[in-house]
Amino acid sequence: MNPNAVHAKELYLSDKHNKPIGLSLKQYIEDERLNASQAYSLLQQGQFSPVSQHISNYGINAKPVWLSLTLINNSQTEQEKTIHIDNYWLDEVSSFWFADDHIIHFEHQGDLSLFYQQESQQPSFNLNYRYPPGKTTVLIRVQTPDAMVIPVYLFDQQEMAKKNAFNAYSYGFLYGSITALLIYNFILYVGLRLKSYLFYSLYLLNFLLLNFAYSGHGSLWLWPDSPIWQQWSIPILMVSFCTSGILFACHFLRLKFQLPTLNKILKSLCIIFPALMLLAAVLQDRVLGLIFAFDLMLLFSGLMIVLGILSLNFGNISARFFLIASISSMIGIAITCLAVWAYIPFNQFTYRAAELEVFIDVLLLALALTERFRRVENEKTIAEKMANMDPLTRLNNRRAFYQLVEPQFTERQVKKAASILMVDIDRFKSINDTYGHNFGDEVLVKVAALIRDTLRKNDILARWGGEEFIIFLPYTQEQEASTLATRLCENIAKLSFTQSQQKVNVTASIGIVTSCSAINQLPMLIEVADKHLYQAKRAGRNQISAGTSPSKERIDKLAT
Ligand SMILES: Nc1nc2c(ncn2[C@@H]2O[C@H](COP(=O)(O)OP(=O)(O)OP(=O)(O)O)[C@@H](O)[C@H]2O)c(=O)[nH]1
Repeated sequence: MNPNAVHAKELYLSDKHNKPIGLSLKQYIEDERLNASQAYSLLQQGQFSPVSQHISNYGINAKPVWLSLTLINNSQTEQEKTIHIDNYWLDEVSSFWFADDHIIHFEHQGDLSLFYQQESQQPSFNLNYRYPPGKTTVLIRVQTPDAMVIPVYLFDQQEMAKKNAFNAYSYGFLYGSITALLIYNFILYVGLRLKSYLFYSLYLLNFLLLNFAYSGHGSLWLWPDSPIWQQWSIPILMVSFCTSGILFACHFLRLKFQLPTLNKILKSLCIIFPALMLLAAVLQDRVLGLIFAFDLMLLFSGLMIVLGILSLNFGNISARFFLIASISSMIGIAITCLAVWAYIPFNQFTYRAAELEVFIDVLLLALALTERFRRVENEKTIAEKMANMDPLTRLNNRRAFYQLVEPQFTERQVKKAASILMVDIDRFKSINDTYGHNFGDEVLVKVAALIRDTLRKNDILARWGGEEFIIFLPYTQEQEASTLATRLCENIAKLSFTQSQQKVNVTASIGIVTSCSAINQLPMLIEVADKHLYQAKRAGRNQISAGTSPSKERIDKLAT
């Protein structure tokens, strides 16, 4: 059986054709420019060969190709159908309808024909025609140096409307969400001045523009009067998309610190490839430009995965999301390529997988940025906490004490009376000298914990320095403060330590002061509490000393 009989069969307009109709096409690769009549006689002479794929693919910089299609209208009336070519970047699409060996209609569309899209308001090639009863042969000439993939569908009005609605909704969703993300991240950059957000915004902008260019929406809405830019926009935007992606990766993964040599190489790539693209543009060699762009795109997809793995190995937690995001876009690009090359079924989902996966990649990168932001904030909070904390006892330090107490030390507070206790472990030097510094540390930690556990929720405790602690007791009269101090003295004395099988006990002395109209400033209170502590020490230690707001003379006396 002739294999050609399987392929290139005539199509009946009355049938439904949901899939690409490649197997019903015949093709002829043009060596010298042919006109429609010459191509038609070659078809009649059997010079056209059947297409063996659902979607024919001729690669980059292919010769122009003629496709033929025979359509049968076996009804008595005209039937309207649309030959839909689902590729938006073809330079020229010229179509000729033949009946009874005569041209009955023709159309020219493509990047080079200005305004063709404005008529249909669709960025695709839609060849509408009302087919008379009988047989019609359609010849389509396609020319482009870009990837010449030609997915051909035969739709009726309803199917075409369904396809257009799907495209309108899905592109609307894609462009809407990417634009929102772009604006949000750019605002974050303006507010935070973090370069990762700037490069991420640029990456999003380039993704958006590149998608506009190859989906045809750019020439429909943004640059309708610039066919030359439409032709160059795809390779140029591919390069700027990859370049901004590389710059984002360098900043986001902090390669400057982790992999400085690789960082330099990547930054050189961001100069070399745009320069090569400029050279191709100056030479007006679009094929060269496309080769540079596709090479960089391939390099970029692989590179992002390698960078993610390397950075993860260096312990960069943020690289997790980055790696998943890169793998996602790599899978998408692979699915689209396989679909376009007809290794897997070609449909809306496989053809637009790259778009979908790059969209997921973009969302994951946004997540990575927020996760990094949260981590930096946490680190900052921890650093701030550490700056206010005594590392040995984990109590507030002197700085934190002032920060916490000063705002509370208001007039009202003073009037209602607040007390301050200065606690100092007795003869701590000799404890250190006898049992060692480590044992001294253990004593400090245990005494600190005991004091903390004895206090109320709103009391403020801090390590004042060495073996000295300070306690701020809001709304506490001298009587209550003294009771607390006595209890503390007793409990500290009850603490028992063991060192070299020897039982060791420690005691503490406490100076107490309560605010009043004469002593109403925090430094004054601290000073008087200190004097009382001195008094307790002089009186024999392991005791408290309090005074009803000693006068200046008494303070001076205490000090002597
Ligand atoms: N183990 C340990 N010792 C400390 C620390 N900070 C200060 N010291 C020691 O605490 C001791 C304080 O000694 P002094 O100021 O002479 O006071 P004291 O021996 O307690 O005598 P009195 O206060 O008069 O009862 C010094 O020997 C310091 O080296 C610390 O964080 N850990």
